[in-house]
Amino acid sequence: METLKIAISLLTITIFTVAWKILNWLWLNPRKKERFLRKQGFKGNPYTFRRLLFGDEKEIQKIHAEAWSKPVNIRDEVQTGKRAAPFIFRTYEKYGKKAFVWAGLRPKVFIMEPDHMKTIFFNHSTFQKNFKVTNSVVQELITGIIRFEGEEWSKRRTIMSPKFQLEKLKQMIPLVLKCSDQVIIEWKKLVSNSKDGSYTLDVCHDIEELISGVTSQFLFGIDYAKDKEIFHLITQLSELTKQATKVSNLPGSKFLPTETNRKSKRLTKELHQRLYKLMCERKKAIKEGKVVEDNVFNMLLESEIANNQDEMIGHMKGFVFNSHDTTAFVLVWNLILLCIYSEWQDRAREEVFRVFGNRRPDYEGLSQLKVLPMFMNEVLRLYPPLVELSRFLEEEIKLGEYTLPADIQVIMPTILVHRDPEFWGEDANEFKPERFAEGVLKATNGQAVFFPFAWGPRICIGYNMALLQVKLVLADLLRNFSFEISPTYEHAPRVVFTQQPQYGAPIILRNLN
Ligand code: HEM
Repeated sequence: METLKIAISLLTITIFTVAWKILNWLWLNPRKKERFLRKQGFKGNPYTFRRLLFGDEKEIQKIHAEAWSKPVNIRDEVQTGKRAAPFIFRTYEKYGKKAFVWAGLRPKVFIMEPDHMKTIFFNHSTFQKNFKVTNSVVQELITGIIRFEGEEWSKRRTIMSPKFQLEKLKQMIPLVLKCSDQVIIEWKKLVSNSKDGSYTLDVCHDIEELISGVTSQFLFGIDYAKDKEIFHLITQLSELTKQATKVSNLPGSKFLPTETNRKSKRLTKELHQRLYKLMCERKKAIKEGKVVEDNVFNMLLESEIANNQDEMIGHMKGFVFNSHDTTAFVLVWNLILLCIYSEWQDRAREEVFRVFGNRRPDYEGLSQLKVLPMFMNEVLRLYPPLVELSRFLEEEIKLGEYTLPADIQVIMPTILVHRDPEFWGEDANEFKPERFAEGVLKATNGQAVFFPFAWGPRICIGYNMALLQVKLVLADLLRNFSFEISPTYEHAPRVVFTQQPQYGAPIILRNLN
């Protein structure tokens, strides 16, 4: 009898403890953080029963569906931003700069003061990337160095950085030109075979293939024309992220037997097998002194990272995921905007011919171009591929006048900061590349208000590589074609991880003689 009483008491205590923990996790903790933030003047949606577990997700999906159901006017740069990232803009319009949103159980606090953003970018041990990604598909793709923090990160970044320095990247130029050549030949053929000397093409696919060609060779030493499999597997995985539902954001959701999870597992398994096979072949070749190629994969294989196969695979997956869509769509946006702002197309082409004459673009010539870099910066300002950057706080910390509670996220909403009249002037929402005429430092007054590649020590490792590719390909294309936007084009930027034109980029191509 006595034993039974003890057992019942223990069971009751256990049930109460578990219930208390769940109540804390689901309700009391989020509410406590909310009170803490509101006391300091931050505003956002209340954490109510409706937001339990999923936070603002339901509202986000509704607002996105609404905004993404119709295109906006070409040249209406106010609406383009709002369409691309409607929830961020809606929150800002409703609550101002001191706002927060709910990412599940955690508040995400907007930080938009330049000095605070600088502090966040530089103090990366306190403001960690530490992606608390619960989305099961996304977890498979956000891998590699982006997942490391502190010393562990620094060790890896030191190993990788030399490969991405400009001096090394110069060697990439013939490769980029070779891939660009394939596109140019193909496009010339299409135009020549047309009746009226023009051809309308959605350029997205060819641009993506071009970037895949460069990336595959540069990262893996694989000729993309001969072996597309690794790339296709990663592309299919990132396509899956578009099908992610709010259930995919639940902790532990990866164990649910959903169609998306099953497909993601299958693709991941196949991808790992291929990368593993490649790793074994290369290791063997290196041992036998047969490998001389200089690519990122081989460089990692010769470092201590190679001792950990899973980590190696994670880095390579991460590199492709981080580099491919970002670079390809920046190139696509540049082409679209060269059509829309055709006066800039004329100026950029005139300069390309003045600098290169009849020769193909080269490194020395690229550094003399002034118009294209201005134009590219303006595209990155208004159409940044990543519209927000987030950091995670493990402990309560002070940030200027704020005290931020532990276990929250801060976000720096790139797309809002890049369009803020306080930093860019009254014409912040106009497409004006001339604001970058004297470089980024002058345009921003040295403030951390332009960060398409982030800032500080954890700035994108591949930003020189991306800019070089985009500049080189644009210069090469401008020498060969004129571009006009097709009447079928609908201006519809939206964010699916990166900012993309929802209905593609149909452009009328004409050969230049
Ligand atoms: C236009 C093209 C690109 C854009 C706009 C871009 C943007 C970014 C941004 C904003 C971050 C920081 C994310 C954060 O702080 O949360 C980042 C990180 C990173 N990017 Fe890029 N990226 C581009 C191209 C590339 C390329 C070409 C590569 C490599 C081949 C690359 C590899 C990486 C890696 C590995 C990181 C993580 C760095 C670290 O954590 O130390 N990216 N990128």
